[in-house]
Amino acid sequence: MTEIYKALSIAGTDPTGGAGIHADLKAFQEQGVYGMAVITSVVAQNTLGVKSFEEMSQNNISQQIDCVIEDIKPDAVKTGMLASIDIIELVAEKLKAANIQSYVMDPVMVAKSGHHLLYQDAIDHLKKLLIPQATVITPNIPEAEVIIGKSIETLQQMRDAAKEIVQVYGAKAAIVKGGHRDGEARDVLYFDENFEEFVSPRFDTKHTHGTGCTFSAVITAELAKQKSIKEAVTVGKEFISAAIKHTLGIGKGQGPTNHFAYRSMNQQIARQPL
Ligand SMILES: Nc1ncnc2c1ncn2[C@@H]1O[C@H](COP(=O)(O)OP(=O)(O)OP(=O)(O)O)[C@@H](O)[C@H]1O
Ligand SMILES: Cc1ncc(COP(=O)(O)O)c(N)n1
Repeated sequence: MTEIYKALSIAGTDPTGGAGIHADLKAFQEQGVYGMAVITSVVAQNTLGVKSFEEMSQNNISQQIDCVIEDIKPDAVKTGMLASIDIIELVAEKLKAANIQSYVMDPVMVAKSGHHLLYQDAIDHLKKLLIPQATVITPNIPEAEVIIGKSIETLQQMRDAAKEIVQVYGAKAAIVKGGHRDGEARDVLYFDENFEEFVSPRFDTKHTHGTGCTFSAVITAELAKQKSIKEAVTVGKEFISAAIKHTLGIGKGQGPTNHFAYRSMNQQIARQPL
Protein backbone atom coordinates (compact mmCIF):
# COMPACT_ATOMS: atom_id res chain seq x y z
CA MET A 1 0.00 0.00 0.00
CA THR A 2 1.26 3.51 -0.79
CA GLU A 3 2.36 5.38 2.30
CA ILE A 4 0.31 8.51 3.04
CA TYR A 5 2.50 11.36 4.22
CA LYS A 6 0.87 14.10 6.26
CA ALA A 7 1.80 17.73 6.83
CA LEU A 8 0.28 20.36 9.12
CA SER A 9 0.41 24.13 8.76
CA ILE A 10 -0.22 26.34 11.80
CA ALA A 11 -0.70 29.84 10.38
CA GLY A 12 -3.01 32.68 9.42
CA THR A 13 -5.44 32.88 6.49
CA ASP A 14 -5.62 34.69 3.16
CA PRO A 15 -9.12 34.65 1.62
CA THR A 16 -7.62 35.34 -1.82
CA GLY A 17 -5.59 32.16 -1.54
CA GLY A 18 -2.08 33.46 -2.24
CA ALA A 19 -0.45 33.34 1.20
CA GLY A 20 -0.82 31.72 4.62
CA ILE A 21 -2.78 28.53 5.22
CA HIS A 22 -4.36 28.59 1.76
CA ALA A 23 -1.02 28.70 -0.05
CA ASP A 24 0.36 26.01 2.28
CA LEU A 25 -2.48 23.55 1.64
CA LYS A 26 -2.17 23.99 -2.13
CA ALA A 27 1.57 23.39 -1.96
CA PHE A 28 1.12 20.26 0.20
CA GLN A 29 -1.43 18.93 -2.28
CA GLU A 30 0.77 19.65 -5.30
CA GLN A 31 3.60 17.72 -3.65
CA GLY A 32 1.39 14.69 -2.98
CA VAL A 33 1.15 15.15 0.77
CA TYR A 34 -2.06 15.07 2.81
CA GLY A 35 -2.51 18.63 4.12
CA MET A 36 -3.95 19.76 7.45
CA ALA A 37 -4.31 23.25 8.90
CA VAL A 38 -4.70 24.97 12.27
CA ILE A 39 -5.77 28.60 11.97
CA THR A 40 -4.14 31.06 14.37
CA SER A 41 -5.59 34.21 12.93
CA VAL A 42 -8.23 35.17 10.38
CA VAL A 43 -6.77 37.85 8.14
CA ALA A 44 -8.79 40.16 5.89
CA GLN A 45 -6.31 40.59 3.05
CA ASN A 46 -5.94 40.43 -0.71
CA THR A 47 -3.23 41.16 -3.27
CA LEU A 48 -3.51 44.87 -2.45
CA GLY A 49 -2.77 44.48 1.25
CA VAL A 50 -3.98 43.55 4.72
CA LYS A 51 -7.10 45.29 6.06
CA SER A 52 -7.18 43.73 9.54
CA PHE A 53 -6.80 40.46 11.42
CA GLU A 54 -8.36 38.73 14.40
CA GLU A 55 -6.59 36.05 16.40
CA MET A 56 -8.45 32.88 17.34
CA SER A 57 -8.80 32.30 21.10
CA GLN A 58 -6.12 30.34 22.99
CA ASN A 59 -8.63 27.70 23.86
CA ASN A 60 -9.72 27.25 20.26
CA ILE A 61 -6.17 27.04 18.86
CA SER A 62 -5.25 24.58 21.60
CA GLN A 63 -8.23 22.37 20.71
CA GLN A 64 -7.53 22.63 16.96
CA ILE A 65 -3.98 21.37 17.52
CA ASP A 66 -5.18 18.60 19.84
CA CYS A 67 -7.77 17.51 17.27
CA VAL A 68 -5.03 17.01 14.69
CA ILE A 69 -2.39 15.42 16.91
CA GLU A 70 -4.78 13.02 18.66
CA ASP A 71 -6.18 11.81 15.38
CA ILE A 72 -3.79 12.13 12.40
CA LYS A 73 -0.23 12.74 13.56
CA PRO A 74 1.66 14.83 10.98
CA ASP A 75 5.05 13.73 9.64
CA ALA A 76 6.04 17.39 9.44
CA VAL A 77 4.68 20.69 10.74
CA LYS A 78 5.23 24.24 9.60
CA THR A 79 4.37 27.47 11.36
CA GLY A 80 3.70 30.78 9.63
CA MET A 81 1.82 33.75 11.09
CA LEU A 82 1.56 33.34 14.86
CA ALA A 83 0.72 36.97 15.74
CA SER A 84 1.10 37.09 19.54
CA ILE A 85 3.11 35.96 22.55
CA ASP A 86 0.19 33.84 23.79
CA ILE A 87 -0.06 31.94 20.50
CA ILE A 88 3.71 31.40 20.31
CA GLU A 89 3.77 30.03 23.87
CA LEU A 90 0.89 27.70 23.15
CA VAL A 91 2.29 26.42 19.84
CA ALA A 92 5.77 25.92 21.34
CA GLU A 93 4.31 23.86 24.17
CA LYS A 94 2.16 21.75 21.82
CA LEU A 95 5.01 21.12 19.37
CA LYS A 96 7.29 19.96 22.17
CA ALA A 97 4.66 17.64 23.60
CA ALA A 98 3.83 16.16 20.18
CA ASN A 99 7.47 15.30 19.49
CA ILE A 100 7.17 16.15 15.79
CA GLN A 101 9.83 14.67 13.52
CA SER A 102 10.31 17.73 11.28
CA TYR A 103 9.35 21.30 12.09
CA VAL A 104 9.74 24.10 9.53
CA MET A 105 9.53 27.59 10.99
CA ASP A 106 8.67 30.46 8.63
CA PRO A 107 9.18 33.42 11.00
CA VAL A 108 6.46 35.59 9.45
CA MET A 109 6.72 39.15 10.77
CA VAL A 110 5.58 41.70 8.16
CA ALA A 111 3.49 41.16 4.99
CA LYS A 112 4.94 42.38 1.67
CA SER A 113 2.34 45.16 1.82
CA GLY A 114 4.01 46.40 5.04
CA HIS A 115 1.34 45.28 7.52
CA HIS A 116 2.69 43.72 10.74
CA LEU A 117 1.51 40.13 11.22
CA LEU A 118 3.47 39.63 14.46
CA TYR A 119 3.25 41.99 17.43
CA GLN A 120 6.66 43.57 18.08
CA ASP A 121 6.77 42.35 21.69
CA ALA A 122 6.53 38.71 20.51
CA ILE A 123 9.89 38.58 18.72
CA ASP A 124 11.86 37.44 21.78
CA HIS A 125 9.38 34.61 22.36
CA LEU A 126 9.74 33.49 18.75
CA LYS A 127 13.50 33.40 19.27
CA LYS A 128 13.51 31.67 22.66
CA LEU A 129 10.66 29.20 22.32
CA LEU A 130 10.44 28.24 18.66
CA ILE A 131 13.82 28.64 16.93
CA PRO A 132 15.47 25.98 19.14
CA GLN A 133 12.78 23.50 18.07
CA ALA A 134 13.11 24.20 14.34
CA THR A 135 14.46 21.58 11.96
CA VAL A 136 14.66 24.36 9.36
CA ILE A 137 13.97 28.07 9.76
CA THR A 138 13.33 30.12 6.59
CA PRO A 139 13.75 33.86 7.31
CA ASN A 140 13.84 36.47 4.54
CA ILE A 141 16.54 39.11 4.98
CA PRO A 142 14.50 41.57 7.10
CA GLU A 143 13.42 38.70 9.39
CA ALA A 144 17.00 37.40 9.71
CA GLU A 145 18.09 40.96 10.59
CA VAL A 146 15.51 41.13 13.37
CA ILE A 147 16.55 37.72 14.73
CA ILE A 148 20.29 38.46 14.90
CA GLY A 149 19.98 42.22 15.49
CA LYS A 150 22.41 43.11 12.67
CA SER A 151 21.93 44.46 9.17
CA ILE A 152 22.46 42.11 6.21
CA GLU A 153 23.60 43.54 2.90
CA THR A 154 26.21 41.22 1.43
CA LEU A 155 26.20 37.53 0.57
CA GLN A 156 28.81 36.96 3.29
CA GLN A 157 26.46 38.60 5.82
CA MET A 158 23.67 36.23 4.67
CA ARG A 159 26.01 33.29 5.31
CA ASP A 160 27.04 34.67 8.72
CA ALA A 161 23.37 35.15 9.63
CA ALA A 162 22.39 31.58 8.68
CA LYS A 163 25.31 30.21 10.72
CA GLU A 164 24.49 32.42 13.72
CA ILE A 165 20.82 31.38 13.69
CA VAL A 166 21.96 27.76 13.94
CA GLN A 167 24.87 28.14 16.33
CA VAL A 168 23.53 30.83 18.66
CA TYR A 169 19.73 30.52 18.41
CA GLY A 170 19.56 26.74 18.10
CA ALA A 171 17.79 25.85 14.83
CA LYS A 172 19.07 22.65 13.24
CA ALA A 173 19.28 24.35 9.81
CA ALA A 174 18.69 27.91 8.61
CA ILE A 175 18.00 29.16 5.11
CA VAL A 176 18.29 32.92 4.63
CA LYS A 177 16.30 33.85 1.51
CA GLY A 178 17.58 36.38 -0.95
CA GLY A 179 14.22 37.47 -2.36
CA HIS A 180 14.64 40.97 -0.94
CA ARG A 181 18.01 41.66 -2.61
CA ASP A 182 18.77 42.81 -6.16
CA GLY A 183 20.13 40.52 -8.86
CA GLU A 184 19.82 36.73 -8.89
CA ALA A 185 17.59 35.13 -6.24
CA ARG A 186 20.22 33.37 -4.11
CA ASP A 187 19.27 31.65 -0.83
CA VAL A 188 21.87 30.45 1.70
CA LEU A 189 21.41 27.27 3.75
CA TYR A 190 23.58 26.49 6.78
CA PHE A 191 23.27 22.96 8.09
CA ASP A 192 25.62 20.42 9.65
CA GLU A 193 28.50 22.92 9.62
CA ASN A 194 28.17 23.39 5.84
CA PHE A 195 26.81 26.05 3.51
CA GLU A 196 24.72 25.30 0.43
CA GLU A 197 23.41 27.94 -1.97
CA PHE A 198 20.25 27.75 -4.06
CA VAL A 199 20.06 30.13 -6.98
CA SER A 200 17.57 31.12 -9.66
CA PRO A 201 17.38 34.10 -12.00
CA ARG A 202 15.34 36.99 -10.59
CA PHE A 203 12.04 37.12 -12.46
CA ASP A 204 10.80 40.60 -13.15
CA THR A 205 7.28 40.40 -11.75
CA LYS A 206 5.21 42.04 -9.02
CA HIS A 207 3.35 38.76 -8.43
CA THR A 208 5.24 37.47 -5.40
CA HIS A 209 2.47 37.38 -2.80
CA GLY A 210 3.07 34.41 -0.50
CA THR A 211 6.41 33.31 -1.96
CA GLY A 212 7.86 32.63 1.50
CA CYS A 213 4.74 30.70 2.63
CA THR A 214 4.81 28.51 -0.48
CA PHE A 215 8.57 27.88 -0.34
CA SER A 216 8.45 26.78 3.32
CA ALA A 217 5.32 24.67 2.71
CA VAL A 218 7.05 22.73 -0.08
CA ILE A 219 10.06 22.15 2.18
CA THR A 220 7.65 20.88 4.86
CA ALA A 221 5.95 18.52 2.36
CA GLU A 222 9.29 17.12 1.23
CA LEU A 223 10.47 16.58 4.82
CA ALA A 224 7.16 14.82 5.52
CA LYS A 225 8.08 12.51 2.63
CA GLN A 226 11.31 11.72 4.54
CA LYS A 227 13.57 13.67 2.17
CA SER A 228 16.80 15.16 3.54
CA ILE A 229 16.99 18.87 4.35
CA LYS A 230 19.13 19.52 1.25
CA GLU A 231 16.73 17.59 -1.01
CA ALA A 232 13.71 19.36 0.53
CA VAL A 233 15.21 22.82 -0.01
CA THR A 234 16.22 21.90 -3.58
CA VAL A 235 12.62 20.98 -4.42
CA GLY A 236 11.32 24.06 -2.55
CA LYS A 237 13.54 26.30 -4.65
CA GLU A 238 12.56 24.61 -7.95
CA PHE A 239 8.88 24.85 -7.02
CA ILE A 240 8.93 28.53 -6.02
CA SER A 241 11.08 29.53 -9.01
CA ALA A 242 8.60 27.91 -11.41
CA ALA A 243 5.66 29.42 -9.48
CA ILE A 244 7.12 32.93 -9.79
CA LYS A 245 8.33 32.56 -13.39
CA HIS A 246 5.03 31.26 -14.78
CA THR A 247 2.94 33.92 -13.10
CA LEU A 248 -0.86 33.63 -13.22
CA GLY A 249 -1.17 37.39 -13.58
CA ILE A 250 -4.28 37.60 -11.39
CA GLY A 251 -5.13 40.16 -8.72
CA LYS A 252 -5.07 43.96 -8.76
CA GLY A 253 -1.90 44.21 -6.68
CA GLN A 254 0.95 41.82 -5.90
CA GLY A 255 -0.66 38.66 -7.21
CA PRO A 256 -0.27 35.06 -6.04
CA THR A 257 2.31 32.65 -7.44
CA ASN A 258 1.42 29.75 -9.75
CA HIS A 259 1.19 26.60 -7.64
CA PHE A 260 0.44 24.50 -10.75
CA ALA A 261 3.64 25.36 -12.57
CA TYR A 262 6.10 22.94 -10.96
CA ARG A 263 4.00 19.82 -11.42
CA SER A 264 2.85 20.89 -14.88
CA MET A 265 6.47 21.31 -15.93
CA ASN A 266 7.49 17.96 -14.49
CA GLN A 267 4.57 16.11 -16.01
CA GLN A 268 4.69 17.99 -19.32
CA ILE A 269 0.94 18.51 -18.99
CA ALA A 270 -0.57 21.87 -19.75
CA ARG A 271 -2.92 21.76 -16.76
CA GLN A 272 -2.71 25.53 -16.58
CA PRO A 273 -1.09 28.04 -18.92
CA LEU A 274 2.65 28.12 -18.29
N1 LIG B 1 11.49 37.96 -8.20
C1 LIG B 1 11.94 36.77 -7.85
N2 LIG B 1 12.49 35.93 -8.77
C2 LIG B 1 12.95 34.71 -8.43
N3 LIG B 1 12.91 34.23 -7.17
C3 LIG B 1 12.40 35.01 -6.19
C4 LIG B 1 11.88 36.31 -6.47
N4 LIG B 1 11.40 36.84 -5.32
C5 LIG B 1 11.59 35.90 -4.36
N5 LIG B 1 12.21 34.82 -4.86
C6 LIG B 1 12.53 33.57 -4.16
O1 LIG B 1 11.33 33.17 -3.49
C7 LIG B 1 11.63 32.52 -2.26
C8 LIG B 1 10.94 33.28 -1.12
O2 LIG B 1 11.73 34.40 -0.82
P1 LIG B 1 11.20 35.80 -0.29
O3 LIG B 1 12.42 36.55 0.16
O4 LIG B 1 10.32 36.42 -1.34
O5 LIG B 1 10.34 35.34 0.93
P2 LIG B 1 9.38 36.17 1.87
O6 LIG B 1 9.73 37.62 1.80
O7 LIG B 1 9.40 35.51 3.17
O8 LIG B 1 8.00 35.92 1.16
P3 LIG B 1 6.52 36.30 1.70
O9 LIG B 1 6.67 37.25 2.84
O10 LIG B 1 5.89 36.87 0.47
O11 LIG B 1 5.82 35.05 2.07
C9 LIG B 1 13.17 32.52 -2.18
O12 LIG B 1 13.65 31.32 -2.72
C10 LIG B 1 13.57 33.71 -3.05
O13 LIG B 1 14.89 33.61 -3.52
C1 LIG C 1 -1.55 34.77 6.74
C2 LIG C 1 -0.33 35.31 6.07
N1 LIG C 1 0.87 34.74 6.30
C3 LIG C 1 1.97 35.22 5.68
C4 LIG C 1 1.90 36.29 4.82
C5 LIG C 1 3.15 36.84 4.17
O1 LIG C 1 3.10 36.88 2.77
P1 LIG C 1 3.44 38.22 1.98
O2 LIG C 1 4.70 38.79 2.57
O3 LIG C 1 3.63 37.81 0.56
O4 LIG C 1 2.30 39.17 2.17
C6 LIG C 1 0.62 36.86 4.60
N2 LIG C 1 0.45 37.92 3.79
N3 LIG C 1 -0.46 36.36 5.25
